[in-house]
Amino acid sequence: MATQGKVITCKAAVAYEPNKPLVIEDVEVAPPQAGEVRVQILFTALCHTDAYTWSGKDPEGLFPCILGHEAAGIVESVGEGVTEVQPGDHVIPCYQAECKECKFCKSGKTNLCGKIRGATGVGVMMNDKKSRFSVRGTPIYHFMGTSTFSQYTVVHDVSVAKIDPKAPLEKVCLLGCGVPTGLGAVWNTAKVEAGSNVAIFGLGTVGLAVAEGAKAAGASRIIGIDIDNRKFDRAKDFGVTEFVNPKDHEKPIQQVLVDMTDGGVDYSFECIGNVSIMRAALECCHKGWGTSVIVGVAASGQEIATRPFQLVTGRVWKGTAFGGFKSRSQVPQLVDKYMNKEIKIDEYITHNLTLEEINKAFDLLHGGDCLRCVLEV
Ligand SMILES: NC(=O)c1ccc[n+]([C@@H]2O[C@H](COP(=O)([O-])OP(=O)(O)OC[C@H]3O[C@@H](n4cnc5c(N)ncnc54)[C@H](O)[C@@H]3O)[C@@H](O)[C@H]2O)c1
Ligand SMILES: N[C@@H](CCC(=O)N[C@@H](CSCO)C(=O)NCC(=O)O)C(=O)O
Ligand SMILES: [Zn+2]
Ligand SMILES: [Zn+2]
Repeated sequence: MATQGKVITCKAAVAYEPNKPLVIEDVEVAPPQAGEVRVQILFTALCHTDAYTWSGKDPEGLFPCILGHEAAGIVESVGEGVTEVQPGDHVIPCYQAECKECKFCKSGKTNLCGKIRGATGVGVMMNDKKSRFSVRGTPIYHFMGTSTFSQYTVVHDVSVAKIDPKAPLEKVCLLGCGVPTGLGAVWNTAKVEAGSNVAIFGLGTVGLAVAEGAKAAGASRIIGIDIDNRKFDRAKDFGVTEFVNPKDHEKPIQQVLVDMTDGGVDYSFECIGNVSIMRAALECCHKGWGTSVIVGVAASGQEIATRPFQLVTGRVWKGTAFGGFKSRSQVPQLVDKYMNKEIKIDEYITHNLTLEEINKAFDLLHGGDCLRCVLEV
């Protein structure tokens, strides 16, 4: 390919400072080094975690950076030693890597991978601890090892999932984060059984994907909790059977749910990122076995609390990253499930814009009407 081994100058949205509009810049993207892959990003969606880091509340947030972690594209070139993908392959960049060799990957107990996490947490590539992005000579940090708000990005080879080339990239980009997170929270982390009662706090993309996963698992009651009544109609299509707005009740929401379910739900999921709701989600679980899964990302400095008695009496508190899916092995399987119409994606896409319109897309994300906005890059 004509660009192989050369610096590519392309458009990218740069976050220079927290909460300041992103700037579309001509960014220089260096060629991939050993163990790296340069990807042409064709479509990227926005996730609330991008907004969270942009807000300045992420302790790992570094500026200037290129955000974005829910995308799909085509491999442009690969660095030395890369064997599992080649130019032309269709891929989804994965913020959660899978090296298959580190002690996390080998444990069989987690989808977290330790190989490159140290580098991605500080916005650089592992090989030389430097960034592959620059603007007029100034380095721009990577984000989550993906940085998909760019026409080209460089990722570690352990962070790309090769997918079916027939899959529509403008849809399957969503399999980079929110949808797998919700489905996997149910299937892999909680392991919800048929007949269970489930409570979902927060009916955004992640909460709706939890509902979809719970319905597929055969849950009998799926109770959606949100402070925005507009969320309910849509939530029914994803499997939510009952809706509760905490604003309609004087009692604490955990008590409302305990009363509704003869002592508490079997499983609850916090899909907001609010530590008081995380407490409520735990405390609405049934004594003896109720399990609560934290999915939402809370701001720097926030801590969770409950009476230890809640755990002594059998409730279980868990968390999930990327729904417990092993990225490189399982994202291609999720793509196949979508192609076989076993999971939804289209229904989560409420808006389509272009990379140039990214600031408008962030406004939409905060507006309450938007689930996922897909940008054509
Ligand atoms: N753990 C992971 O791997 C992972 C992956 C993706 C996203 N996330 C996190 O999951 C969370 C949800 O993401 P999303 O994209 O669905 O967000 P979202 O903003 O679309 O959805 C949140 C929902 O919560 C509702 N809400 C807000 N405050 C509430 C309250 N006090 N009580 C009840 N409902 C309330 C909102 O009305 C909204 O419908 C975010 O914190 C995001 O960062 C985590
Ligand atoms: N940097 C943040 C942590 C943010 C966080 O928890 N990220 C989730 C994914 S959110 C995707 O939208 C995650 O998977 N974390 C595991 C990991 O990052 O390895 C902070 O420090 O608060
Ligand atoms: Zn995300
Ligand atoms: Zn690993």
